[in-house]
Amino acid sequence: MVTAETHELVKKGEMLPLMEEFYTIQGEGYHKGTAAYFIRIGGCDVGCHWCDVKESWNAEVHPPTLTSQIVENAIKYSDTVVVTGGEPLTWDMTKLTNELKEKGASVHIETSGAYPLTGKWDWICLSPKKLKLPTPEVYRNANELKVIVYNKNDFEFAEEQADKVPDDCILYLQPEWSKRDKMIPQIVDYVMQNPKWKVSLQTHKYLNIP
Ligand SMILES: C[S@@+](CC[C@H](N)C(=O)[O-])C[C@H]1O[C@@H](n2cnc3c(N)ncnc32)[C@H](O)[C@@H]1O
Ligand SMILES: Nc1nc2[nH]cc(C(=O)O)c2c(=O)[nH]1
Ligand code: SF4
Ligand SMILES: [Mg+2]
Repeated sequence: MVTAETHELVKKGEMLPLMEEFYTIQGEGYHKGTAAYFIRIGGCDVGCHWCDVKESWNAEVHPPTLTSQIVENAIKYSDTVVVTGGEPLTWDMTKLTNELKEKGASVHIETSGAYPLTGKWDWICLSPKKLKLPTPEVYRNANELKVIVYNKNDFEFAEEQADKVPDDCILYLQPEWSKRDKMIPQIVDYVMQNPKWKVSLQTHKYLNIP
């Protein structure tokens, strides 16, 4: 049971339902290979059937944690911090990102973009989902677009999404993990035919790291 006071603090972004945090190597997208501290915030109602972190969905099982405490801890590990979830934009990211940036961190987000953009970000990785499309401001501010390819219809979805992001947004196709053997050859062919796209793999899963 969370008290009314805790609920208010979460609403203001002064507390956040923290699922886990870990220092690792960014496995995906533009910054792959870079050491980064990951903050995984619980809560997501998008419902991707292939989501690799379904344990994050129910915010109520993740303890509300003081945002300042999350920041103090994160900056001990790395000056690159990746905020992920769950869907981090479920919550008000203003305080978390302001404090991380005050302490000199470069702050990245992994988001479906399904909720309004809050917070100040050095890098926005937008991974749009058909079930709950991104809001206009997330499209407008995306630095990379990372479309998950589960089946061949996702190439068409990827092109529709690419039309909605800025011209300098970097475009990635990433195989859905369970379908990787089937989809990697199709992604490789597609990228060779359509070289505005790049391949992204979940390299942390090959490296056996978090
Ligand atoms: C778990 S999500 C959390 C952040 C946010 N909810 C989102 O979807 O962008 C982090 C990244 O993992 C990707 N992802 C999740 N499950 C995946 C899977 N089974 N295979 C490949 N990528 C996956 C998402 O598309 C997203 O880019
Ligand atoms: N190493 C590593 N890189 C990642 N890039 C995005 C991730 C995520 O779950 O948001 C992730 C993750 O879970 N681990
Ligand atoms: S939006 Fe992200 S966290 Fe939510 S179900 Fe989809 S992949 Fe999982
Ligand atoms: Mg992950």
